[in-house]
Amino acid sequence: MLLCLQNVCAAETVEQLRQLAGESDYADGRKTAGWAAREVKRNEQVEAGPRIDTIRNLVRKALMAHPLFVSFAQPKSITRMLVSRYTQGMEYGLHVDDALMGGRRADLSFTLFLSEPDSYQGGELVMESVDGETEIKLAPGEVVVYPTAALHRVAPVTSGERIAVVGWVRSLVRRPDQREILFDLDRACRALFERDGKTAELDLLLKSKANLLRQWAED
Ligand SMILES: O=C(O)CCC(=O)C(=O)O
Ligand SMILES: [Fe+2]
Repeated sequence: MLLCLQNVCAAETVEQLRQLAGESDYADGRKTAGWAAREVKRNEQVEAGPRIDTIRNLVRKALMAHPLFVSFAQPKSITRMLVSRYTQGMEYGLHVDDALMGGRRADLSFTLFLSEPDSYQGGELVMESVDGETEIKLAPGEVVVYPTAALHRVAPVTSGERIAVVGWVRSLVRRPDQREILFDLDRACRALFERDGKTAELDLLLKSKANLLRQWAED
């Protein structure tokens, strides 16, 4: 299951992120890819330094303050974040992300789009599944969160420039099916609260959700 999130960053934050990314120095993205992904990775990434530290802090803060992200991902930590740039002719062919990053399990991957979608051609994030391909290209400040277990690629950019922040989340809940149950219950509880207020039935559902999280969370 993948989730697209709107309004993760306020317009001023998007502007600040774009400015920081624009002023940064970039290096060949192959440095951070595993041995197989390196074969198909053609992009550039921001080098270590104060700018990327600021970018990471801004994005971490925005994501952790987004109720839908927290409910969907049950994040324990954001294990890695990179800023990547694709200019004309660049792409990231089909690959799977590393299961462990810095010794921490990666459960979910995300992309925060920073470039206006019509300012570049191509550059869709393409998810592969048994049902076929899903193409994702979002507006600046929007985020897609998807299972790190999935094969995916970034389609070739044929003109313009695509800048994005990509990152990985270690979840408190390892199993995607369990995360999905918690996410569904959370959304149902919130909708019931909106409709009927804090009823006895809502309390029972909230109790079950909390007890399932207690069973499944690895803190
Ligand atoms: O830029 C994206 O949307 C995803 C990039 C990616 O797959 C990666 O960096 O591993
Ligand atoms: Fe990837």
